Amino acid sequence: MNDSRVVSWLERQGYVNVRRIGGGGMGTVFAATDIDLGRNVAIKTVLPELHNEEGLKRFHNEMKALAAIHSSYVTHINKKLADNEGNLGFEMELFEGGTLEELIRERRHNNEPGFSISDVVKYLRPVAKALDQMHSMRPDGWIHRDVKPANILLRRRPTDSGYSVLSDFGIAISEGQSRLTAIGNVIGTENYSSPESNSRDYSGQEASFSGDNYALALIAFEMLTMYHLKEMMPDSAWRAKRTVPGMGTPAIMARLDPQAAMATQQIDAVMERALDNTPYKRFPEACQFIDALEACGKGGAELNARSAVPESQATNYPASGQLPAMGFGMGSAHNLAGGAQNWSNPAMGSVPSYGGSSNAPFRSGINPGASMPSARPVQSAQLPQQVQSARPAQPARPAQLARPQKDNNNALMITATILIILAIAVTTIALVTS
Ligand SMILES: Nc1ncnc2c1ncn2[C@@H]1O[C@H](COP(=O)(O)OP(=O)(O)OP(=O)(O)O)[C@@H](O)[C@H]1O
Repeated sequence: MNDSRVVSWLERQGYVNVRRIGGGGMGTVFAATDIDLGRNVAIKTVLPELHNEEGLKRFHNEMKALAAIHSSYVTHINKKLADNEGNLGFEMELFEGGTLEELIRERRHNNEPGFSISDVVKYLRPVAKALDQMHSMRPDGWIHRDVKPANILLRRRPTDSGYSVLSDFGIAISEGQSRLTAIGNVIGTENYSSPESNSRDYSGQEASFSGDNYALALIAFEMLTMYHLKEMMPDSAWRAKRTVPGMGTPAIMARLDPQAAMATQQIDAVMERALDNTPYKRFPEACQFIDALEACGKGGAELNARSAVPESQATNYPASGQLPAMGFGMGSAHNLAGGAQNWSNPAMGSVPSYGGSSNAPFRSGINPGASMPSARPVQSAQLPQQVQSARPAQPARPAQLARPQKDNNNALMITATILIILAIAVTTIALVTS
């Protein structure tokens, strides 16, 4: 089915003004006008070379996911198109604002600073709502597995549901399904993959709600800083021990919007938690992350400090000398990782330049590694299996949480008992000697 064949097929279905607007690995997307209803729509058609079992599986999977999720924060299917010659497609609302990827690319191209916190929240909150809704569906939540800027579509004007929607559910999977089978060999996009997906134990069969939320946080980081986190570390670190450079790092600071530049420490605390290498330490819900980020923009330093890293987690660090990052601006001069990262690694040479004087991010003096915070490395291969697919609403609670209080009570009891015994002994001795 080449483009002109698809166009004439769509015209026979009653569409006019049919034009190609996008295409990915699986489908070609056309904009058209439905003359019966007098509205502009988008139509996704399956590519001819994907008219094989796998391609059709993805296409049907997307339709099934969209029908099941049915949220105002995701694209939805107006109708399915099919004929007995094997032509396939489905009609959706047309989003005329392009994709978030295009918006980010344009900003980089124009050498503009990063997005303000308010704009990040504006574009990402609807996506966060979509994720929370689909993750919490019962009996089985859906996992998107390919959250990235190219899959966030934008409206020209906001509706009640905001500016953006989450799209492209070709490899989405329901929790029940994930126990049975995986769809497609490549899961997601590497630039937006979670650390646990690099684990040796990760077969691609498992998928995690937390992985979707992690990808959302990566997008927020990219929007604020105009850097992709993957660009900021050698490949080996990306695959094993990811660290999040602080907003106060000079190279990043140079690109921050003024609103974000006023709240670097608060953003650091939020990002540290959202991008933690350990899934259960992240925000359990995507909207909680967006709320915490929004509070940074409103000067909610105290709120962020409290909500970003619970006290229990701030003290729950391995005895290897690593210190909790809370309380340190990530751009501070401390390298608490217990082993400096080699940030002059040749891999850093591949960091793309987006033009302008602030675009030489990793030369001496503005090397983020010089001010790397606690890396809190976690070998993803060591992550507990259940954590990888844990439901967001039920984050594992560190066992240490209740212990300090109990220990304090015990200590008080023992001290009181000793004092009473001492008092009795002194009284007895006094009585005997008198
Ligand atoms: N409803 C829509 N309105 C406007 N543009 C759309 C719409 N749906 C898709 N597009 C455009 O078409 C492109 C490809 O769509 P989509 O990502 O769904 O296809 P895909 O083949 O599954 O892609 P990929 O291989 O990247 O996963 C999008 O990036 C976007 O530019």
